[in-house]
Amino acid sequence: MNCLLKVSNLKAIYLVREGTIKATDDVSFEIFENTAAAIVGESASGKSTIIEAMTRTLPPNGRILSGTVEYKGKDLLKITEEELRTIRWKEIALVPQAAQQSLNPTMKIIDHFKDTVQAHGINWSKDELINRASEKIKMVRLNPETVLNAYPMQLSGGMKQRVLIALALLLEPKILILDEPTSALDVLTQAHIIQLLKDLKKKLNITLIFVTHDIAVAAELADNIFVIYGGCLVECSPTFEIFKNPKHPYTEGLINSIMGINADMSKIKAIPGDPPSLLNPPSGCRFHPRCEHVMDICKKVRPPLVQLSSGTKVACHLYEEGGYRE
Ligand SMILES: Nc1ncnc2c1ncn2[C@@H]1O[C@H](COP(=O)(O)OP(=O)(O)OP(=O)(O)O)[C@@H](O)[C@H]1O
Repeated sequence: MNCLLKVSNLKAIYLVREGTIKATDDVSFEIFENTAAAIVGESASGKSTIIEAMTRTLPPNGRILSGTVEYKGKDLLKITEEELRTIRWKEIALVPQAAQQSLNPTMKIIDHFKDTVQAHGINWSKDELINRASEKIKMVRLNPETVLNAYPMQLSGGMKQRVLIALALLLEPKILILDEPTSALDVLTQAHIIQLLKDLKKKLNITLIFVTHDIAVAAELADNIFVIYGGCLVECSPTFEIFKNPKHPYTEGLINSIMGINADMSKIKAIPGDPPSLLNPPSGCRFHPRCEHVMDICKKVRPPLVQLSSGTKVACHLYEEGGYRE
């Protein structure tokens, strides 16, 4: 499989009055062509920060301290703003979290397409713009005749999410990044969006990276799952492997806390304790205060990400050489 995007040792913080929020700490992973990768973790674990750092869209108080994001032989963190502008949308498109609210209520949907094209200095005639926008709107299974002339308030949440996906596809990117594409939608609409993304990936040979707090959504759509805890990558594995044989105690906890419709309630187990403060994160392994397998070393030394024979990568002292689980 071809590695399309390689993130290495990414570290990002937010500057706040009280100090620094260590939101992404030394995160490394690879994204393979034509696959879907899910970045999964609890709320405030640093998932959005990873994709905002990767795409250089952090808010003004965000800072990238170190790391590289390699794409086609270039480090996206080092190229000029000008170079980055040519890659954004045309090669890598991002649908941010809660982007539905970013649709301008006073502009028709077609004008959002027009703005996107103008922002990238592309000179399409009016007819060409309408044709291309219609094609993308059809791809997300909406009717261009009604949707392109509608204002955002005339569309449901699920329709707006489809419009945003259509907009992101307008310049035919190779990588589509989506932050929580299904949150704030009812379960049926969620299922439709997941199916739509699966179909688009197949039809367009596009690579998907998406953020979700819901490991069940990741199970539906992702080929590979990256589990984030307290700003750190704790496990990365093919989806089937992670569900068959989760390695990190936090991943086990996430999977055990899924509530299926036919779930045996006695088997559902919440992870004890609260997510860590990223202002003053715990020493050593950030999960140690909540871990039922905690050892002395976990409190002092941060576990490195190691590759196991199954192909899974895990950052946990239980799996280091001589560790009893491996
Ligand atoms: N602009 C900001 N200024 C200060 N702190 C921030 C800022 N944005 C995010 N944070 C903090 O950084 C940490 C990681 O936030 P992030 O949004 O990346 O997490 P997340 O896993 O995507 O959460 P969610 O699923 O709730 O969106 C959190 O502690 C959050 O409060």
